[in-house]
Amino acid sequence: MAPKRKAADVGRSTSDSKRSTPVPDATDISSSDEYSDGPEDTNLKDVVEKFTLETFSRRSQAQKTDPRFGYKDLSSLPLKRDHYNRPLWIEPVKGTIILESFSPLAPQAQDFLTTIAEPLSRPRFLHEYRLTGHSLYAAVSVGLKPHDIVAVLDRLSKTPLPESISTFIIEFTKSYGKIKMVLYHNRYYVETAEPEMLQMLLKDEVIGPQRISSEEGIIERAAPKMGALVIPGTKDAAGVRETGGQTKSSANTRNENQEEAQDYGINDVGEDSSDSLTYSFEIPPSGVEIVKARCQAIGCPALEEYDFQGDTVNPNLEMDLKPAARIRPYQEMSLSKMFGNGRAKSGIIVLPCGAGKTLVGITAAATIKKGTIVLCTSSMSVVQWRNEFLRWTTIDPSDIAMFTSDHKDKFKRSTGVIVSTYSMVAQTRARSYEAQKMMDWLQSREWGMMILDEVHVVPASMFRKVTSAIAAQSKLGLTATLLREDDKIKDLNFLIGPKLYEANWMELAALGHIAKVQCAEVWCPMTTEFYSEYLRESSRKQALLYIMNPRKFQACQFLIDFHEKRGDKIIVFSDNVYALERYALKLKKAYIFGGTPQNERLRILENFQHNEQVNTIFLSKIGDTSLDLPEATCLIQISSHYGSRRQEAQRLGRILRAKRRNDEGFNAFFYSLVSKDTSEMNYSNKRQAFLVDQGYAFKVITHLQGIDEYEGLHYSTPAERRELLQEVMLQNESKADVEQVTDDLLSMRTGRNTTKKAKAKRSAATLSGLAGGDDMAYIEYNKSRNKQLKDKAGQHPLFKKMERDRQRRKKEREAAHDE
Ligand SMILES: Nc1ncnc2c1ncn2[C@@H]1O[C@H](COP(=O)(O)OP(=O)(O)OP(=O)(O)O)[C@@H](O)[C@H]1O
Repeated sequence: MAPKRKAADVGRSTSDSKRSTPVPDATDISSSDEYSDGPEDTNLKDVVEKFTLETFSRRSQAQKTDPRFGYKDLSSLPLKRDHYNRPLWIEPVKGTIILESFSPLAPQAQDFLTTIAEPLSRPRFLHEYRLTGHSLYAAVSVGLKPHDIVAVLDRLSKTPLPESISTFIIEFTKSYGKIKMVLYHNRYYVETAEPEMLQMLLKDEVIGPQRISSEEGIIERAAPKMGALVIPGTKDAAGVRETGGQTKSSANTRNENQEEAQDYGINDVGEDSSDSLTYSFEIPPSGVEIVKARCQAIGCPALEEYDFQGDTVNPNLEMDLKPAARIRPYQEMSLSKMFGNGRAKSGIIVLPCGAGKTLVGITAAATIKKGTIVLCTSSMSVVQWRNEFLRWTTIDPSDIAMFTSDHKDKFKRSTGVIVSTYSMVAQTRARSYEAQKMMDWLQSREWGMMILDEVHVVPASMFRKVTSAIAAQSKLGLTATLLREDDKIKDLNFLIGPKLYEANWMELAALGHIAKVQCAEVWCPMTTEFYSEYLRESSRKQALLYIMNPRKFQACQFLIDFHEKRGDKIIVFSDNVYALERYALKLKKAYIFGGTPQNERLRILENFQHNEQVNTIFLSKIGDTSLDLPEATCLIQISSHYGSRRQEAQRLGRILRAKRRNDEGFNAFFYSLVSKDTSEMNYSNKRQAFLVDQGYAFKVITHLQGIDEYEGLHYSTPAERRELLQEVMLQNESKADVEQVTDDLLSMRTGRNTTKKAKAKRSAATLSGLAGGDDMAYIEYNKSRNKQLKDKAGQHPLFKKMERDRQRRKKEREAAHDE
């Protein structure tokens, strides 16, 4: 066994030996990253010159690449003698790292890689990561030192670490962490520990003028000391170590490989020590975004860190996790990234649907123990968040308040938790007197933390309003899919902070925290008559034809029957309301879409959960998010929002919570029905990309076993199919549009808004929208069809049963009254 050496030592000697070598340009690694945009003309030019695109191109040309295939000849990289023991391949040009996930060192290497690099794809045997400016920013902000990162990578790599990579890491991170944005007594300061950096900032043409000239001038403060930190809910309630961004977590009891990991120095990554003095100058709240944007553009992002343990100004909140609450290892891991050096860093935590993001947010609040504001996407989520706070923590109910159109409470004591929606806080239209009073109150206070739920759906402009309206010391974004088809995800990095942690879906499924899912794409051939029309029609009408393809309908009918007989509870998703209604009515199933009144929605969902006779429901895209139905074990998708990877992942998320997930041999099922040889197939590929990267394998089913013998299949005669075709051809093109809704499935906007007949409104889709990049601001349209369902499907067992129950209750009441 090799002698144990500290990685930190190795790192130091590596860097010393390289100090004399000229600094190569490192931007080839980060060319796709926003930090590499570089400055135009700035006093800080020298600091970042090496990150310009020009130098990147020069360097790229020097690499051996085959322009025809994008193939790179890396055969010149020599293998280390014991390469088979080392799990990493590191590609020198783009900074891509391939991890052999079957290596005994893989668990430790994986922890390390998630800290320093962005996971790109994690299927079963090989995981792919990439070093980017963001990822290194995140690594440095949890306290890792660049030389240690280089040393550990070198130890794990099968080939000597390419010089371009080590130089990139060291040079790129040099400027990181040097500038901090600090909120002190409700005033903003730009802070640094280096006088030279301070001079550069003051001389900068954008940052300099933002300084508020005051008597205070440049303020010198003693740098905050890092105190011992306890994350509640952990095994020993000790949380992360006192200081430092270690890659090991007490959560990961991977002792069997620990010794080997030690040999490779993975667990010895060094820690940051705090500087003794800091220098800062004040800027106005309006200058915060300008300064942050400038810092980012010049390659020195301003970190937001909150020294909550040293905050004596804001009152402490009496709140802890209940003694029985235990957070799971991956939840602890994600929080250790946030509190890595004893302070709270702003950033985003990415966990799959149903993996417990709410508890992560609550534990973060219970760690900081200061005033907390939680922002959610709907009023229903507001109520859920409040309930979860009460369920998991010891908070006094009077210390947690809600701010929605229905609730405008304040907490009674000096500090507390307030839960609201993005739209309540970001609203610019005239507010009611009460709402304005609440807003003034929210704005007059300094908050310890702002928790931003479902950050992927909220438009950047809304974040901007929210973050500028409320003064919060730290921000925590939560999401399952840090993914948008438009380019807006970059804004989140900038407005909230870097991605701090992203969980591995497959690992969580293997541990039983989320359900294992079998994914399949079912290819449904078009019938001859539908296909000949398809070839003749415009693209909108084509969409209607491939959704209403009778073979797809038959596949849906067959799968519903098959899974109902297996005892599954099935959700069928259709973005297209016309198809949703046609399928549901024909199959005599209940359905919910944007125009369904709230009481009907609840009744149908309740029946789905508790009524053995209601095993299938049809949902439009309003059910994509915020739907907690742990009974559901099978999903069938008949029409979807073009190429949206996010929607695919969100939908899959509906069955990840399956109650039965830990039953022996249990599997949930996710079917996507696509009409063969139509444009739907291209969209389908794009939609699956994110899930494939998470390790899900989509099986292609070209023929459903047993469907030919299935009795009672609809549209089995040419006459029936022709009739359906005629009906489809008579429809207006707009029937092919996807539904646009303003609320989610369990929106609290009952009665007034949802029961009144909303006017039909269909809007032309934008390109980014077609690709799934639309924001959460949907438009609800169409009159209530629930009533129609009730009329048309008078025979539906659900409604029959509901009617029977109603009659029975009425009789019971009358009988009681007579007595
Ligand atoms: N550490 C834990 N111990 C026990 N139960 C937990 C833990 N963490 C989460 N849960 C439970 O897991 C379920 C899912 O949690 P939660 O609703 O927070 O998921 P989510 O990640 O927000 O999902 P979605 O993205 O779908 O909203 C909840 O019932 C929650 O109580």
